[in-house]
Amino acid sequence: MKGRRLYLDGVSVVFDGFRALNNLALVVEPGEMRAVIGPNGAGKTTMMDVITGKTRPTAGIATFGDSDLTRMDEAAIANLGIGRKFQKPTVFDALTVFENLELALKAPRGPIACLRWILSGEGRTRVEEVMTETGLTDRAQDPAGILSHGQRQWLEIGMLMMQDPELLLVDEPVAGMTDAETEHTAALLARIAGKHSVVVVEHDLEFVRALGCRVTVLHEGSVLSEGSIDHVQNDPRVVEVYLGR
Ligand SMILES: Nc1ncnc2c1ncn2[C@@H]1O[C@H](COP(=O)(O)OP(=O)(O)OP(=O)(O)O)[C@@H](O)[C@H]1O
Repeated sequence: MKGRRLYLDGVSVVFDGFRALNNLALVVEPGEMRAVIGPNGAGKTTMMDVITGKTRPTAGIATFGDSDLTRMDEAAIANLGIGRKFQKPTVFDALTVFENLELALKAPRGPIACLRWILSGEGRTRVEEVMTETGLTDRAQDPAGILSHGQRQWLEIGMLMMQDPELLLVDEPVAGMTDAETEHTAALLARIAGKHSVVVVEHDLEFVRALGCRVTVLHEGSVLSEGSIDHVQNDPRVVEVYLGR
């Protein structure tokens, strides 16, 4: 697939002498899904913060295609096509599912193009597509405030998809979900990958297994192990610092 590669190399972030990231390397190919796991404090959030421009690395390279992420602010990186979903949903409770998605829509620039686009119904079509992809079609006219925890998370993923980012960063999407919701989320993210690159930070290893993707294990700000879920789960270093505890 055509598209841009996310490339981090030698990335370090030092806070008051503490190394939150230490010579971190990560490459995510266009359309790839990658799970990132690791114990608390391993640097997962800091890594996402570097990719989205929230935190500047102290050293190292972070690029998306030809763009140098270390020289761009958060808004410029979002415009580049990198979207992030935080753990806590930020949907509007009083608005319906449809309206929330409509609000998140990335309309074409310029008043004429925008008007033509609204009149052509392209926006509505896109909202309907995303509702189908996230499994929220039946809830279209319900206020977001009455959705289940899982449905709210899918709505938020849907709102991110309305922006059509090339790379989606998803932080602990299944925390607090039921088993059925967790399965639905794995299937949803697997559908999104391919068309988009996806980086998922998650603690739930059964969920990571269901994603069926390459896994990166972080520890003390560096990559401890990388490969299939079976590979990392059987890596003695991973067992020692993470799984064995
Ligand atoms: N702004 C900051 N100032 C100082 N230290 C920080 C800052 N942000 C993070 N840290 C420290 O850096 C380390 C890495 O934190 P980070 O949040 O990236 O880990 P994590 O892998 O996301 O952990 P968790 O699974 O608990 O979310 C932690 O020890 C944290 O206390």
